[in-house]
Amino acid sequence: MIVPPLKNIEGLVSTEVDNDEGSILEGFAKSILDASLCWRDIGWLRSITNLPTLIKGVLTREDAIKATEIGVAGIVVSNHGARQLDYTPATITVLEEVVHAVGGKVPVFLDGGVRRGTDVFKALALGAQAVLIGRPVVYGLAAKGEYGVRKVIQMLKDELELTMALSGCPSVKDITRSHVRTEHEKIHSLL
Ligand SMILES: Cc1cc2nc3c(=O)[nH]c(=O)nc-3n(C[C@H](O)[C@H](O)[C@H](O)COP(=O)(O)O)c2cc1C
Repeated sequence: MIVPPLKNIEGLVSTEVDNDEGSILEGFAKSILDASLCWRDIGWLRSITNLPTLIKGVLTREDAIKATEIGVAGIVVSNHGARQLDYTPATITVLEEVVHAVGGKVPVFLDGGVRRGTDVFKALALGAQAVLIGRPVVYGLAAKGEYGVRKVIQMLKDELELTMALSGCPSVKDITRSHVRTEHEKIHSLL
């Protein structure tokens, strides 16, 4: 079997196949992921802390409803950076479905693919309370340390403010659903 080289784990985990039970990488994944985790465990987690419990990785209406019923303090619409499963939907495309399902009971956040201030604007317009950022700050850190991280955050802030100004929104509260049009709406308008 030819295993494609995986640059992001090069030197850390071998992808070589050493026996009939699969690759070393598969064994590593099994060792760090607990397949027995289930919705009940969120109740246990809530019972051992007074901190608010957010659930991350929600991509569907059904999971959003379940999470709200279980009593989480907030939901993060996330596909974990789409680094594991290529065909997960882009988070921005399912955000509104989750926001509608939650119906304002708890705040909804979004991460995944936020690269520009316009991305932040779109997420807020579609109902996110805030966005979370992964790789851009890591890239900033790798390039220029603390300064690089500050620069990335400042760039996103400046771009968001410019987008707000160009859209006639003096404050974040003024960003509404009518400020954006989704691909679905664009296609619909052509029919
Ligand atoms: C190197 C790396 C490791 C990550 N590890 C985890 C993880 O262990 N658990 C998790 O829920 N998400 C993990 N993520 C996903 C991030 O928490 C976050 O959801 C994602 O990076 C956001 O997307 P963005 O990088 O496009 O901003 C990881 C992301 C990166 C880049």
